[in-house]
Amino acid sequence: MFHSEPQTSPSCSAHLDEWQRRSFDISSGNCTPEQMADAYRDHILSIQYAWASSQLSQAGMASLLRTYSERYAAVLDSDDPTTGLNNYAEGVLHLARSQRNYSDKWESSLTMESVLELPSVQKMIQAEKGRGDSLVAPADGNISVGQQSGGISLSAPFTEVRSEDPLFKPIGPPQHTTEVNNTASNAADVSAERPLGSQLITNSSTLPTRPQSVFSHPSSVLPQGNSGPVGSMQNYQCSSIPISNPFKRKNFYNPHGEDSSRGPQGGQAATDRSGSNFRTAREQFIIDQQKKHSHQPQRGQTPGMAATVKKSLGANRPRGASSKFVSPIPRQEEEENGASRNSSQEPQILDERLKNFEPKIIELIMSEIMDHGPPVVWDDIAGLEFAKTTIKEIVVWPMLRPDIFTGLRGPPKGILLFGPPGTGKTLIGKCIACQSGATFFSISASSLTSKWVGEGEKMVRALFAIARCHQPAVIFIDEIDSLLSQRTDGEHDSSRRIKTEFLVQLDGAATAADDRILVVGATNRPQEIDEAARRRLAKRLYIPLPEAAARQQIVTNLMVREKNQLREHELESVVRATEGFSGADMTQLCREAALGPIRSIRLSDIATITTDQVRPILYSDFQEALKTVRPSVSSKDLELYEEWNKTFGCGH
Ligand SMILES: Nc1ncnc2c1ncn2[C@@H]1O[C@H](COP(=O)(O)OP(=O)(O)OP(=O)(O)O)[C@@H](O)[C@H]1O
Ligand SMILES: [Mg+2]
Repeated sequence: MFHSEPQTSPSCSAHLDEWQRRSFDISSGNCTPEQMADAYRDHILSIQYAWASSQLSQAGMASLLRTYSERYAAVLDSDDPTTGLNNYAEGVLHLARSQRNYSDKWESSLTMESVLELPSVQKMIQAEKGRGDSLVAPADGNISVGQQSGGISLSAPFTEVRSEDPLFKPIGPPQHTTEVNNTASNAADVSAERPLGSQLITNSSTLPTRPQSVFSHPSSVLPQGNSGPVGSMQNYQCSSIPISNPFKRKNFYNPHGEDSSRGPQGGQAATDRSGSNFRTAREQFIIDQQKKHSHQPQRGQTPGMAATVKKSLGANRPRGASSKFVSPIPRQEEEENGASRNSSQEPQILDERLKNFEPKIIELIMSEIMDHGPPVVWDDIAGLEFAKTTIKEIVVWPMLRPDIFTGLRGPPKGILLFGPPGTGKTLIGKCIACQSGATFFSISASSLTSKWVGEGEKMVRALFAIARCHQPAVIFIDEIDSLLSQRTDGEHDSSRRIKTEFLVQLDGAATAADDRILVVGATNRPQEIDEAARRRLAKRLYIPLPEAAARQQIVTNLMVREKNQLREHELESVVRATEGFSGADMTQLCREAALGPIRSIRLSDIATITTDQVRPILYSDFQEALKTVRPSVSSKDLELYEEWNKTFGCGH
């Protein structure tokens, strides 16, 4: 048989003998998994020993170790009981099964007959017969009597049955022993006042009665509101002694002689047990069923249970299907109370003036048109003093003092910002959005057009209707030329209708004189705008290329945020060199110059260099940048704008 002692022999031959013997034993197939594991472990030790004493080379040791470690692991990991050791669970289950068998045996030995045959029980029965009376166990006796089978089973350790006590008197006030002797009608009288859990006891009164034994359990002296584990009381309830009376049981718990029908809490109904951990068997049963079938809170709970649920985590408001659903989205009533006017679309949809519009269209306009961009202040816009002053006059002040700007002083219904590209028209629009305090609708022509016939006009109508509901309002239409270009014979019918609808809405029969809706259009192709639209956009402001001062301001504004060493005269020379540049071109020039210091960094340092080590922007960077950045507006184009401005513009 296999023998697996650790290798201790210093002799090489003895060591090899041992090794061979173990190998033979393992391969013989007679070993248990435990023996195999031991053998492999010894092998591994031996290999290490051989290597440590220079009997094995490093490579040989590594190869052998790998082989035997794998085999050892295989034995440990295998859950086959004949070849491996990874079957502890089996062993545990086996143990558990054995345990259950013992337990079954213990329970089955306690039958009704065996208990009745006990001398003490016999003595008590005789005594009862002699008195012609019967003693009744308190309902909480730790016994359940199997009525059907005629057997008694004890659900608590047998030692708790005080069989040696000849009287078997229940622990408690003496009056209880006389009161518990009730008739069936007495039991029925009080059943109406019983807690739910006593139903089992009531029902059991229909079962045949049998001689009663009086058993008491220490638990019966516990106050009802004891803080024991939930459901522990239930385990002690007698479920089938027919004449046990919970009403009397309450009395039994009430040493002060209070009216038991009012419950142990003194004056509370039996079902009102808030503040007590006690649950009737029925309540416990319902809870168990809930746990079994779902994790949802219980519907139709008894008040007592509701009190329990109320204490549970996160149950500050009623839950479950019977409770009112609380939507995470703010409710309509709350919004109508003025909770959130701007962010919600509910009030607008409810507005009488919007009732003819499809909610889908309203939703589209509300979600896509309202603009909340980054804040822009007037000082961010360099130059353009005349345009800024005029816009403040037309937009901001009338919004602030609508009472002064009435009649002839009333603001125009539309403004047109026109000029070369990149001069700040859109920037002005953003500034109006931030500074005017009006509801700002920023739309593109494409959002008002639709492939569906009639849909585009509806969109335009809905836009103005919503703006009317949100007065004062500014409707900013960038690249307005694409929406209001001159109507030609060859154009598509739908775009023509959209245009017409727009003109009607802007200044038509449907528009009230006191509507505070301002349309701000921006375009770099003013000459393409329809003449009817041009008239309605009464204030046409030329947004020219920035002058020298404005260009300097743009560079200064941008450079102030960067590390730079641009001197005053260098800045002036940059400004001189950028004649004809638009605001966008100036921005592009500064971006290009700002890349100069980065370009001077060696490629190998780019990954490790810190921001402090990057050199400041120099004039030379601007000079380099000026080689690549060119003005985007040609002088020919500029002439056209100035011509149009002279003809239709409202500037100087
Ligand atoms: N007057 C200005 N002051 C400061 N920055 C300006 C100015 N004009 C233009 N810019 C810069 O140029 C960028 C582009 O400007 P914007 O979009 O307003 O031009 P635009 O006039 O609307 O051009 P387009 O006609 O092509 O739409 C702005 O984001 C801003 O950085
Ligand atoms: Mg623009």
